[in-house]
Amino acid sequence: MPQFLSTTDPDFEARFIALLGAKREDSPDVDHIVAEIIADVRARGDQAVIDLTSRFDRLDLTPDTLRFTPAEIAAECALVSDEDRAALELAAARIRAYHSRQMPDDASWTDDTGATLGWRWTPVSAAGLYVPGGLASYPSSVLMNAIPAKVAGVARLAIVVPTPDGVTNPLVLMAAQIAGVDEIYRIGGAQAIAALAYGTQTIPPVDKITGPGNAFVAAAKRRVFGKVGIDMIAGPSEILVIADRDNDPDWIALDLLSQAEHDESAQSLLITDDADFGRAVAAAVDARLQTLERRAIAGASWRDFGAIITVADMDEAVALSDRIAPEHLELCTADADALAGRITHAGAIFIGSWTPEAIGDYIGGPNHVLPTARSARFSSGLSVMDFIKRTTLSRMTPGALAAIGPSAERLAKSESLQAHGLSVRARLDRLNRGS
Ligand SMILES: NC(=O)c1ccc[n+]([C@@H]2O[C@H](COP(=O)([O-])OP(=O)(O)OC[C@H]3O[C@@H](n4cnc5c(N)ncnc54)[C@H](O)[C@@H]3O)[C@@H](O)[C@H]2O)c1
Ligand SMILES: N[C@H](CO)Cc1c[nH]c[nH+]1
Ligand SMILES: [Zn+2]
Repeated sequence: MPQFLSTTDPDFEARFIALLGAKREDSPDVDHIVAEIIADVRARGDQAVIDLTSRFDRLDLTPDTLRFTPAEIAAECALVSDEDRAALELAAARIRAYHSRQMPDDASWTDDTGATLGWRWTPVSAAGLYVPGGLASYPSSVLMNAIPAKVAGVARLAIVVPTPDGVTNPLVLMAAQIAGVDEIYRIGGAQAIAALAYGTQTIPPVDKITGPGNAFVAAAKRRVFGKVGIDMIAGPSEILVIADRDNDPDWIALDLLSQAEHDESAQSLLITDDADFGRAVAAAVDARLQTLERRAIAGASWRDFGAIITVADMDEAVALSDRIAPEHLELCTADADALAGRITHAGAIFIGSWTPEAIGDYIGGPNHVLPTARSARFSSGLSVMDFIKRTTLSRMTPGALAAIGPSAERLAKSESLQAHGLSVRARLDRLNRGS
């Protein structure tokens, strides 16, 4: 059973705060292990990666077999059914179309002093994408990470994916092909992150690393940040559904379970203005849990972190939603469009009862790599912006320098930075001499 809360409960505020702060991640002390792995890869390169892959993934590699060959990729892709391939291609086309619209424009203008100012955007040269191995090896996440990079214009895109016992997920390789990935390495964990960040004899370093992974991967991304850019440290999935009574409880139950089945630490919340509807959804979740393949995971998530909150009206729902700042927010209410306009903090909003969150995970178009753990208050999901950077441009004329240079000189003096001031003064003096 999930928790049942009502804003009329005398202890509501305390229980709501406890719900927001529920510790949903096991954080074993992995940092010292990861520090040693990174140091080993920096010192020994390929051989460290090979030794660690043998130890953790039970796979014996050589420098020549770290990377999938084109023939190996083709053989794996041949195992993918036409139907799966078509679904991946449709998803890729929609994700590409959506992200193409995110590319920002360069800008340039001349102000009233005659100074020309502006900026331009350029892609990172090389990016690395971590794809988790095993059960959590999602082809959809390959598309969601790789396509924005390619739309941004990243010239070299490498994937690392562990293949425990040599087992590969053909759909991951197919997704990588469709997305235009350039290199695929059969390595994982902290050693793969270190190889991407620092490079080895056979793996050239990248500039930016994105993608989810387990605690070792997350700790390694934190440690290499600064040497390379990283996207974010993704936490367990979350969904908040705001629904009124005019919904099918079974639909809402399945939407809640769709994120609960990701992880025992996932969090699924329902806010409704009708307590009876909330109870009907809880019953529907229980019924669905009987037959769900991942019922052990989904059941644990729903029991430990799920909640149904009854509010007096949708004004209260909006206020609570913004305090939760959910990764995914589904709005299944009479005027869902108007409600969406009132939400300030959410990673992704799904508007209306015909928009299950699962559409966004696969095929809608927007990215499914989204801020978790309330970080939607200050951050956004993965986009082309993660793979480009902005360079500012300035061009002075003699007139512009004469107009604004003296103030720069004055500010330099106030900071006791003499050469700064003199570099402006030398030019102003030339102007004053008229030669
Ligand atoms: N948020 C998302 O969108 C999303 C999507 C997919 C997966 N995930 C997450 O990715 C993770 C996948 O985890 P996984 O473990 O299956 O795959 P993984 O690829 O993240 O990790 C596997 C690697 O971990 C390393 N490792 C394992 N045990 C180790 C140890 N004792 N010491 C040092 N290194 C060790 C090994 O190198 C191994 O190759 C899960 O936490 C899942 O929640 C998140
Ligand atoms: N919902 C996950 C992110 O929170 C992404 C995902 C991948 N596959 C299915 N879902
Ligand atoms: Zn999902």
